[in-house]
Amino acid sequence: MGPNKAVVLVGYKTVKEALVDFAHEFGERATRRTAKEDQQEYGVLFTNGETWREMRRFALTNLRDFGMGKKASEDKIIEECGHLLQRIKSFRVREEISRVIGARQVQVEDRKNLPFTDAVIHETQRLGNILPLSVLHRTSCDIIFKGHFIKKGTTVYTVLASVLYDENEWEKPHSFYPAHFLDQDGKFVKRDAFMPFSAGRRACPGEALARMELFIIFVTLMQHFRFTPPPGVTEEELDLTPQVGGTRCPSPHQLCATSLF
Ligand code: HEM
Repeated sequence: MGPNKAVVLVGYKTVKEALVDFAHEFGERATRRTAKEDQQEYGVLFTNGETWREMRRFALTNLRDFGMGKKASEDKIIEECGHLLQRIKSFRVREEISRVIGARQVQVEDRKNLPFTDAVIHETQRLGNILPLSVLHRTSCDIIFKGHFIKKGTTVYTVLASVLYDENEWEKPHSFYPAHFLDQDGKFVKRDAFMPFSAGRRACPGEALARMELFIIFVTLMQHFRFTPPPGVTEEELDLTPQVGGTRCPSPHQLCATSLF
């Protein structure tokens, strides 16, 4: 990339091997700063060494409360539910939600009884692929990986898009197919190649909070609204081509949210 050498890791097996089996070697964040400047920088995302270790420990300790469904944070998230819109084939989701929880306020514990809804959320995140290149890593020492010598300090791209769409891992990698996360009895199944939060040493510490928000906000919206294209537009005509930069998100578009109550 420009004047610097970079290594690009592609596919579930390779990305996982690097991030999990060689967690230390591939575990530094690529920055444009020197090691000394790194130490003076704050935060978690773009630091390394002792500063990063300390900030990450602090972040995880504080975020743990969110992920475990602590009442205060759950209630705050519930309060903010009115803002997000999603377009999916929603009939089966609404049927499951109304059968299992009806009109009462959804709780985190309801997730295990809503396998189809959970599968739809996972599939949306898989296909949505919002951080296709993750955040850049850097090797912390010289290493030999899969027979290749990689020098200390080399920038490493872990291409999460290639994991989330890996043709060896997913039955229909490029389609919206919630059955990726369901067994034959309709029970939810975890998939190893579901890696939108990355893995290993630098994996996203906000995962539990993000997953709780997605679940509560999505279920609440599905309970209260039916989403359709605006009048005169068919579903096929809605342009949902994502805008791609460092992140990948839907282009602005209009939807109708019709209140169900
Ligand atoms: C759907 C939502 C989210 C997705 C898909 C996501 C994904 C990611 C990914 C792919 C990384 C890079 C991991 C790596 O370098 O290997 C990351 C890092 C990070 N994320 Fe998230 N994230 C999400 C939400 C959040 C939230 C809600 C928070 C905080 C509350 C958060 C905090 C962070 C931090 C601090 C890092 C840097 C960790 C480090 O360098 O040690 N993220 N995230």
